[in-house]
Amino acid sequence: MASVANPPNHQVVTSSEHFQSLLSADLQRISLISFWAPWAEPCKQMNEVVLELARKYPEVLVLKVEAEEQSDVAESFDIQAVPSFVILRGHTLLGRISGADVPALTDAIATHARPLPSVKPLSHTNLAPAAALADTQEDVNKRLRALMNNDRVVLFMKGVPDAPRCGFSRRIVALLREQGVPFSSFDILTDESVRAGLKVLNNWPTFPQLIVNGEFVGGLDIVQEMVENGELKEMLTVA
Ligand SMILES: N[C@@H](CCC(=O)N[C@@H](CS)C(=O)NCC(=O)O)C(=O)O
Ligand code: FES
Repeated sequence: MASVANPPNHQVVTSSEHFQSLLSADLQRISLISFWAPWAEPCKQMNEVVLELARKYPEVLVLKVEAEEQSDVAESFDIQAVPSFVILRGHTLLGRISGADVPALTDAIATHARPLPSVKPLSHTNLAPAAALADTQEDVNKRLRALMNNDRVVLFMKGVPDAPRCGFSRRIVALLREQGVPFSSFDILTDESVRAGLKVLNNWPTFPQLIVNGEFVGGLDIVQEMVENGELKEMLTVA
């Protein structure tokens, strides 16, 4: 049978070090990680689809991970079943697709592989866009403040409490639950303007972000410390 060579952006991961070095080579690059197993029938079809996507989007790094052989990599993404797909920009999770869902996978790749819009030079005669932009920022901040005041304790995290999409978010959820703190949450991976806006508004570059009574409290390390020295309990009983 004639075989067509795999495109260079389509690679098989051989160890977790290999995986990390491929991802770290370009932190702006979009990658599609395909978790599969040789015994799973649906993976055969999806392997073909993945190969097609690699050909169609040469700028996307397509990494095939045999889930049981590379269990460290699979576990770090909490892969429970094959086929499963993860889309990243650098190390940042953009999306997950479980199962042999061809439309969901092709749509997700089409969305994320879209080239970033080029920045248009501002014409000096045209002041309207700048004003419109300022308005938008104001609107975003209004919306962010509303979200932060949605409940007494609000956690901005990656994923949802029952399915966190990052270890830091997973740990803060566990802490709050251990402490018996009721909270609402917002998945920042679903809304890029919230993700970017909160970093600016709260002057804090990462997630999770914990908000109490509308005020930014801290990320995981700070909250962990406040649990240990009793400040979190105090804050929640006083307020
Ligand atoms: N030491 C931090 C850990 C959190 C962290 O490093 N988060 C990173 C990786 S999940 C982050 O949110 N990066 C920015 C982003 O993904 O937008 C804390 O105490 O919360
Ligand atoms: S998503 Fe990579 S460390 Fe959180």
